[in-house]
Amino acid sequence: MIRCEELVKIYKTADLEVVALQGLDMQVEDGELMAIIGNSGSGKSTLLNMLGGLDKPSAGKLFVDGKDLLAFGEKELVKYKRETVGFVWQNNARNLIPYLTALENVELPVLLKGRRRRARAIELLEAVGLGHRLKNKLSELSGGEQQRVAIAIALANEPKLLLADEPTGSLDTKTSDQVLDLFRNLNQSLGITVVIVTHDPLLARKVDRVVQIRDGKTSAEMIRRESYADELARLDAEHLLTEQQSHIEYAVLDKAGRLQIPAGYLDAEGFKDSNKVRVEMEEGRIILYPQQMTP
Ligand SMILES: Nc1ncnc2c1ncn2[C@@H]1O[C@H](COP(=O)(O)OP(=O)(O)OP(=O)(O)O)[C@@H](O)[C@H]1O
Repeated sequence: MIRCEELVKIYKTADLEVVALQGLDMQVEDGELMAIIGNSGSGKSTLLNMLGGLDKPSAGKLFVDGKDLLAFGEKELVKYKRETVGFVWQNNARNLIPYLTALENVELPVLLKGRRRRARAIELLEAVGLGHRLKNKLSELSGGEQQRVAIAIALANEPKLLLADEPTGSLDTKTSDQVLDLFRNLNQSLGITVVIVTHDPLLARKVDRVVQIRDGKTSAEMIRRESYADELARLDAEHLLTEQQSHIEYAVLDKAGRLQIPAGYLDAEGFKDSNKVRVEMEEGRIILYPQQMTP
């Protein structure tokens, strides 16, 4: 569904250039439900904006659903945003109008006329589990319910790719769990590919693959040992495995052979104040030694 190669994004302001993405590689399969994590400023939202066609990369390759986003003209971009992607943001204010009902909020962007529009809006709200809240004003709904309305709107044009930027950022743990369950259900029932940007380690723990971004590049991938659905089938919800047990962490090796060492490892004695390591191959492993250990 998504293929980014050596993706670069440079923001230019009057006197400053910020390299937000520094040659990022990432691949997402059709029908995947995955998360992107990373520190503040690492480039997560920038990447999401590129994927959603809200902004153009400065260089590199970006294909979504077989389409080359760098080659798009204005018209193709509008069509792409309308037909291929749906967006959900952390902040409901960006999606929703508080004094309208849930139904009216969903009806607004549905690109149909008359009765069919109402029927489709009801169908969408039922799909996100809000069939019983159609007539409530947005201001009468809980944070989680408002987020469901936003998700219903994002689904209105039957996108193939759903992009969510911190969708649970303003919700408590229980409610964010329910929102994630909804993403999972939609992912399974509609086959829609879902990419979630999050700070929330609990949420990341529940998807099958997590890509970590550091300084505008993918630095690591955490891949589940078994799918979350299988794990749920096997375990009580209270006995979830810890993140370390549930996922295996991989550092990402780019095409030029570069690797980002997890930050915590670099604090170790011998690596801390040095910018060199000795690299050796031993019995099929590549081992890094601190510089002082060089004979
Ligand atoms: N429109 C812009 N103009 C200039 N610089 C920008 C712009 N948008 C983002 N940046 C810079 O690009 C870098 C990456 O920002 P981005 O918002 O993608 O990070 P993030 O990982 O989403 O952070 P957060 O988790 O805090 O939202 C940051 O240094 C940021 O200041």
